[in-house]
Amino acid sequence: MSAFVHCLSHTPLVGYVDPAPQVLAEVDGVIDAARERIARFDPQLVVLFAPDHYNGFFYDVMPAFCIGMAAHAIGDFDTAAGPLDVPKALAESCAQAVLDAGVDAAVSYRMQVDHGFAQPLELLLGGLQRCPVIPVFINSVAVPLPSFKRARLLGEAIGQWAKALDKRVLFLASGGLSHQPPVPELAKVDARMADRLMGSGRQLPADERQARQNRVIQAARAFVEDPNSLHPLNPAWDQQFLDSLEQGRMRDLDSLGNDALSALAGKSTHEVKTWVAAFAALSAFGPYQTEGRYYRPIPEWIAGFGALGAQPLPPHP
Ligand SMILES: O=C(O)CCc1cccc(O)c1O
Ligand SMILES: [Fe+2]
Repeated sequence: MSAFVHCLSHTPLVGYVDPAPQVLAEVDGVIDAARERIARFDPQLVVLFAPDHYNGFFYDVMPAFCIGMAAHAIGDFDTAAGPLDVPKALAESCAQAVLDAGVDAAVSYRMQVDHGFAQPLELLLGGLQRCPVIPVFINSVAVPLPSFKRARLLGEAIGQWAKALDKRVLFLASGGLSHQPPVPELAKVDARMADRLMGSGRQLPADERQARQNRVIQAARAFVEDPNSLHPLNPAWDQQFLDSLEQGRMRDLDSLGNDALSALAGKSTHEVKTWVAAFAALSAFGPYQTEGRYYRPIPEWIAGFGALGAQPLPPHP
């Protein structure tokens, strides 16, 4: 049993609306270094905490948390498409352990995921099928949302389960930090879009898929010109959040309500609950040291873009 964590923002705008070449090179360097550390750790199992953006989870039945027993990525924005390599029996044992610990996560035997899951697998492992992965969905956009505390307890339960395995386990988290891309909201859309959000958008017609992507791309271009065209990024909050994880203070976030977080940092910032879950999972292995901290607000990607890795401290002699 050993563990390793890497948390990374995602954005499907890579290659569509890119920052200056030196910023791009800086981010590439951060990702290369993380990939190398992960390769050295040589994980035997990945637990990937990630959100969805109405591509796999809809308001017909919207779980707060869902653990995948099998999963496939749809390949939105030209991210990787196809099945993930989910070890079914292990995923079933993980789900049972989470329920036994008092966290009522849903399960899916046909989980559909988007760039939120695909991008970190591509960037950090080299593809969807490089390592067995248990996908863990955390609802981060479809209100009502789970709290920081429940995300932390989900992570702790998975960490306790993973600690009992005789495996090198990598916890990944995908999303955040402060940002608010134009994701539709049930309370604000017309009947046709509401129908899409309730599940008739599961296999989106090609023209609608294209229109949806274009809307995000146009929003990114506008955001570069005018930081108030969307909810502004909040670098101060993002840095504080990274401090909390570095210092093992995940509990401090329990008192931050969802509406308060949306007001501070934007409605998609809830994706950071994946980071809280990953660090909470690692904390089950004891004290840890962080590495590879990175942060930069990148309006081209509509993202307070960050990375943070960690591994358990070596035991005292
Ligand atoms: O596909 C969508 O609707 C949203 C895309 C999107 C854009 C910027 C940052 C993100 O984290 C993100 O997910
Ligand atoms: Fe996202």
